[in-house]
Amino acid sequence: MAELTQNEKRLLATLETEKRADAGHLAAVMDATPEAVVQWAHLAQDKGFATVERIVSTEFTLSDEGKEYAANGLPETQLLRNILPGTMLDDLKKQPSFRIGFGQLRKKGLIKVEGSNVIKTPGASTEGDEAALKNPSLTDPKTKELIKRGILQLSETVKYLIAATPEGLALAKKGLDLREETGTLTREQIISGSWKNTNLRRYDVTKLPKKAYPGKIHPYQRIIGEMREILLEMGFTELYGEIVQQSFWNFDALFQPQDHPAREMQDTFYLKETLPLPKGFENVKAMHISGGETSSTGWGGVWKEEKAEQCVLRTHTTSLSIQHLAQNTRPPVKAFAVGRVYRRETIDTTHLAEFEQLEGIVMDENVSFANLLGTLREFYNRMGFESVRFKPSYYPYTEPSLDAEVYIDGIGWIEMGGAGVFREEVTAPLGIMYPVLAWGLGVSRIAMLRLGLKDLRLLHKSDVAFLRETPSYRQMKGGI
Ligand SMILES: N[C@@H](Cc1ccccc1)C(=O)O
Repeated sequence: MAELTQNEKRLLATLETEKRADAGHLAAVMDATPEAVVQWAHLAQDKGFATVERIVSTEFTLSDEGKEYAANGLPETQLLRNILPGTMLDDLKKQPSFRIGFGQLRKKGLIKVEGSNVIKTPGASTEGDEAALKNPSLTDPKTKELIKRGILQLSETVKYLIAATPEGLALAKKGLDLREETGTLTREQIISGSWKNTNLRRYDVTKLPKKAYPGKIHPYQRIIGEMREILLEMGFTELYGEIVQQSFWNFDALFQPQDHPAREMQDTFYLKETLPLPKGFENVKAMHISGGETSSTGWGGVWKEEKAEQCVLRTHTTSLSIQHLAQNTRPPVKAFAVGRVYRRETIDTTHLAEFEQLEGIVMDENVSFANLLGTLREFYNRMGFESVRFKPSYYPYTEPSLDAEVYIDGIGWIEMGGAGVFREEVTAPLGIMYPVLAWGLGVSRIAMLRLGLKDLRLLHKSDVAFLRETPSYRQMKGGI
């Protein structure tokens, strides 16, 4: 038998004398609110000791307009009184009831207009409508019409009738312990033994405990961790690098012309600092001006060392890939980096001025464009995106270039990042003789899709509800 709480016991004891009663009345007797009484009654009902009846009664009231019509008749009734044989439309228009009444009479088919005369149809009467106004009924179409016209209003009142079941009454008759329950015993009560006379609150083992929110890894960090794990499993090594980069590595070494719009102040965060150019920068310079030793013609024009020396907050993690290649010109190279990048963006639900990229490169004797597509597909598949497709794109440092897209049910194809094979203009100045596959993917996109977020900013807010309700890694794998 389920335990009764103190309040449920009090309710049963009250019902023993009050019999079947309204929650409002019981509330007054028990010095409680009707809402609380209804709640206790429902709990007692679940345990089989009480019954709760919900009684909805409807009541019709007259609006201000309705009150006037109840006294003087509906506008159509008032107007109808004025229609006598030979009544002209123009006379009728002078009546105050004309505005509403005329339309109603026509709608009900009680009058006809013939030339400038208005004629009552035989037996025309509004008695039914007047009756509905005086004695409305829920099933009467005329009443419904008056409600629609705002003349009558319908209000509902809900009452709860509460009674004890025979089991509940039997329990109440046997006598219920109505003493205040004791939840905590004091030292004195224990020593003196007076605890024996207290009404100890029982444990309710059927009650769910308060939800606990244990500490866990931030959902965004968890997803980044998953990506890193996948790439490590695929045989990549991880790269790390500075956030502040020289323009030389962020742009020039990637064959991005010095007048490229992405290099402008409005797109990139520049710092006051400069750094001396690395050894061998002349090769990059020559490539920009004339194509160096290769068959390329370069970009032509001038190439300024001062521009290449300027420091920026890296605009992409490709600046790390290219430095890694410069230091590792022999195959094989298979590396990735996850890092924050910075661009002057207007912040909104899908754009931030600082965001994360997942960068990767593969350099080896025989790697091809097909390997690039295969690697990206494999990565997205392992991240849980089943459908992946590629479309041609453009980056100054790759040829061919592509953008990868994944398909999300209910959304469609979503662009996830860029990739390509590094151009000779990028690899030759570093002395690299083999193809380099490269990509830079959006990380927060993946997180947004995986977590079902509509606003990217949530990833960076300490929104406790979001953090609590987002399942942990273990919960995602089916644990608790
Ligand atoms: N750096 C590019 C992505 C990319 C990386 C490597 C090769 C091609 C494209 C971007 O930020 O969008």
